[in-house]
Amino acid sequence: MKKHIVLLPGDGIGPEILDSSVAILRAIASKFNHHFTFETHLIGGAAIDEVNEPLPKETLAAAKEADAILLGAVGGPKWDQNPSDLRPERGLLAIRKALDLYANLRPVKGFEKLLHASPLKEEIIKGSDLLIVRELTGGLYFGRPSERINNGEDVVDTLAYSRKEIERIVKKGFESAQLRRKKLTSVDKANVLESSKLWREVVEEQSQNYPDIEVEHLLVDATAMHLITQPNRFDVIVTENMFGDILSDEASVLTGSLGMLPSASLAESGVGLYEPAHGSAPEIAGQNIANPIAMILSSAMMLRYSFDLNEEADLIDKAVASCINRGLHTADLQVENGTQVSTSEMTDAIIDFISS
Ligand SMILES: NC(=O)C1=CN([C@@H]2O[C@H](COP(=O)(O)OP(=O)(O)OC[C@H]3O[C@@H](n4cnc5c(N)ncnc54)[C@H](O)[C@@H]3O)[C@@H](O)[C@H]2O)C=CC1
Ligand SMILES: CC(C)CC(=O)C(=O)O
Ligand SMILES: [Mg+2]
Repeated sequence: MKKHIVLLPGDGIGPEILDSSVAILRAIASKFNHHFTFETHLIGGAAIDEVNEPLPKETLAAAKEADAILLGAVGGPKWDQNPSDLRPERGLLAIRKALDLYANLRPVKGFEKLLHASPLKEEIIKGSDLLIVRELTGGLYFGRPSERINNGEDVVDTLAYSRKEIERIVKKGFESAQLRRKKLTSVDKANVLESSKLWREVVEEQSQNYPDIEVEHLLVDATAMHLITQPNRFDVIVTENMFGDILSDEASVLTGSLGMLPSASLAESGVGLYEPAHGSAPEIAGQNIANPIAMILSSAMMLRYSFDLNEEADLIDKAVASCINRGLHTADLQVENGTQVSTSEMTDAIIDFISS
């Protein structure tokens, strides 16, 4: 199979972990006789430094032509004082919007070997396996106005959703639950927010079409508590953009590290973008110590969702599991009797499994 993949390394640890993913994909291509081509483009702070915009037109044009996109991460203190249209994060939001990547799927599944790497008790997190379906192109991060007002003394951000935007992500939530354990938790703040009231209405309406799915509504504050006290009550969580952003970082604690959480950002039709759930971790960039697994598992999601290469994706998942079960771990994880390895050593170990 021939596929063309656009690479957007971005900032901080983005380039290092993306290099790992490309090495893994080259091993997969060689084993299964696929032809993957890669084309690298600028995004985020790297793009600001080079061409003074966080999402250059050339990047967007190449992304639109690609069969899939892999993105590292953007941002860092270097650009923290920039005006808001020259922030690296703007590039990420802009590409999500431009490609209509409305559905961000963030699976959260721990490994037995890493049960003690989490600060949470083993009996709480054992067996947890959930999927966060996060709306990605609406809500607070995109609402207008979003600005300082009254000579900079006051401020406004806007949380806006159309019924259509809510309907399509809720549908994705139901469809995802059908493929899993058939339980959907819709998370909102319907005791306060108008947007959440409409959200709840839409979930109730659509539940009529999915009689096999058990539906529950939870408020986001209580969800934050349940996630780390009773994670096994969750199968699929569907929620709006900011709630999903926050809850997914929290859920990463179940796996031991934010560096373990992959994601797929999908459109209704058109190219998909695959990125770790974490950010650019600038304080560990360039040291060959970042955990590449979130990025590597994101590339497995790419093979599965964009190319329908399930056997190949399964092999990456298996290779990662094998390395973790052997006790290999990067510095972000503490593993009893484990072996701490660098980013590149972890990558090489995963490749060895794939190639064997
Ligand atoms: N998708 C993206 O590109 C995102 C970008 N950001 C940006 O990243 C920058 C840093 O933000 P933070 O709040 O520090 O979030 P972060 O996710 O970069 O880091 C949070 C913590 O997790 C650790 N961490 C994250 N990924 C890791 C990995 N693969 N291996 C080992 N440790 C890892 C970091 O070292 C840090 O201690 C900011 O500029 C922020 O805006 C934040 C979140 C998402
Ligand atoms: C620019 C941010 C919204 C990125 C982020 O934190 C995320 O997508 O998880
Ligand atoms: Mg986030």
